[in-house]
Amino acid sequence: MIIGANTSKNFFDDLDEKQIQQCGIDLRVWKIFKIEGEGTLDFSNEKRKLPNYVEIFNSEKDESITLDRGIYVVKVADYMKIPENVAGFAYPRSSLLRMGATIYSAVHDPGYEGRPEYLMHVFNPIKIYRYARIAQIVFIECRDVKGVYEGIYKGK
Ligand SMILES: O=c1ccn([C@H]2C[C@H](O)[C@@H](COP(=O)(O)OP(=O)(O)OP(=O)(O)O)O2)c(=O)[nH]1
Repeated sequence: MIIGANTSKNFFDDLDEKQIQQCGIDLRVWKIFKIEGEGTLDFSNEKRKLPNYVEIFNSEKDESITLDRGIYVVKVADYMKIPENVAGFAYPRSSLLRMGATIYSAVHDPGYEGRPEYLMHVFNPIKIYRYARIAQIVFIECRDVKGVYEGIYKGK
């Protein structure tokens, strides 16, 4: 069952009331990066190497940015702490989709804490203002969880 926003808002520190939706939490843009170079992915993660991220926008310093068609990595501004029996699933806001852009997200594991990064695909130029709400995350209770997330993205 989805954990309602009146509970999941407690997985974050200082949310703005506007971010608290009916059953999810809207997530804000913090930084936007262009991807430079290629990544490397294998089975064991031994050879895993992320490409370079070139920061092109920072909500702490910049007012807005117009993104041309292409792909970007977006770092979320909101720090979350996911309980050990909960997983998170993030989706683009429908307004973002209506503007011809989307985000792609993976699973947010039980026990994860940090500011997630999403792949943003812009099909139609879009102007993003500082701390724009681009995604909504919903949390689902998990049974029979096999441990908690302790990987390299924890706490970042
Ligand atoms: O789109 C997403 C989805 C999740 N996360 C965060 C929460 C999640 O718990 C953590 C790790 O995600 P995942 O398990 O998919 O990472 P991985 O590529 O499998 O690396 P690892 O080997 O560290 O698990 O990253 C993101 O930053 N972006």
